[in-house]
Amino acid sequence: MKVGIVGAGMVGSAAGFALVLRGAASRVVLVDIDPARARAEAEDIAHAVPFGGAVSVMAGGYDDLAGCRVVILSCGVGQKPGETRLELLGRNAEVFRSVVGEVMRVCPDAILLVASNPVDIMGQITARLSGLPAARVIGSGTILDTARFRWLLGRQLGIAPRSVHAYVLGEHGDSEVLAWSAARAGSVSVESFAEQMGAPLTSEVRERIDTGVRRAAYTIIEGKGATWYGIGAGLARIVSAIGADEQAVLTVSTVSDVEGVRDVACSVPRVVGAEGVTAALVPDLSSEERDGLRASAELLKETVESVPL
Ligand SMILES: NC(=O)C1=CN([C@@H]2O[C@H](COP(=O)(O)OP(=O)(O)OC[C@H]3O[C@@H](n4cnc5c(N)ncnc54)[C@H](O)[C@@H]3O)[C@@H](O)[C@H]2O)C=CC1
Ligand SMILES: CC(=O)C(=O)O
Repeated sequence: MKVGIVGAGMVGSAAGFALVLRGAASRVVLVDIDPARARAEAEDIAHAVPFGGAVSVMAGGYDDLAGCRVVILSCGVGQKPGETRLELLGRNAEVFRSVVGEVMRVCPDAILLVASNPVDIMGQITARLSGLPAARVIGSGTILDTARFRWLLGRQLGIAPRSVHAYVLGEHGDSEVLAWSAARAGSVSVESFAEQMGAPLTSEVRERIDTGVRRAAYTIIEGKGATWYGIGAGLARIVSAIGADEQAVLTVSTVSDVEGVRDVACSVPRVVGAEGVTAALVPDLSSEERDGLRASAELLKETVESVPL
């Protein structure tokens, strides 16, 4: 499967690297407004090929994206220390106004996988600019926040994060909702498992995990300027689900109705396969979590409506 990446910065190149290690693509093409950067990243990533899958990696222009099944959009700017994701909107919307048309010109049949922040709104803008059906414009949404939640829960409970089934819903951003009431360790609720292990999930523990998930980007950006490994792996996971037509359940963002809010892009667990996103599953939530999800969806809806095309 041929995969394009527009924006060969930290996130785009980490995604390319993860695609190579997973063997999730047969060809990867990196495009950037700075072609020297794209060439350098492509060459560096290509040097991992002997240790990964049989993937051809190259830099190119938009015309080289022809035939891509998936195009990752990771172009634009990232947060500076202390900046919120929503504050990037004006600058990244401007970038997408020029990029999406170029991508659609050469690969109108591709699935567009949006990573640039604020990712939910950028996804909805991409859907509008491309005219593609909602199923084929996927924002990485809370796939990263969900990974952070599973990792922190796994560490707290002493089990592998892969055996933790827990989701972060709503905005990939400050209003996101950790769905504690639906979180499972194997087949058992995390509360029950923690009690069985003699280390109950006290309000202090929950608070620490909530902060660890919600503030992760801020603390990492404070320390090293940006985040890229987690999202790179998450993007490659979504591409794998598309390439293998997995029907995998992943927290990604597409335009749909969520908690009574019409046509809003935000994350709930969704089914991802070769056709993109084909269904959504809203977990059983407490009334507080449900209210939080609705508030998050309303915030995104209000924000996206303020963006001129
Ligand atoms: N969805 C998620 O979970 C995450 C999203 N992000 C977001 O991903 C985006 C990229 O972050 P980084 O890679 O760290 O930034 P970066 O600055 O390292 O890379 C951005 C790249 O986009 C390129 N670019 C800018 N304008 C362009 C245009 N018009 N056409 C083509 N390329 C263009 C730049 O030359 C640069 O190479 C940011 O918006 C960031 O906030 C970052 C981490 C996680
Ligand atoms: C930067 C960002 O969105 C994250 O690491 O969550």
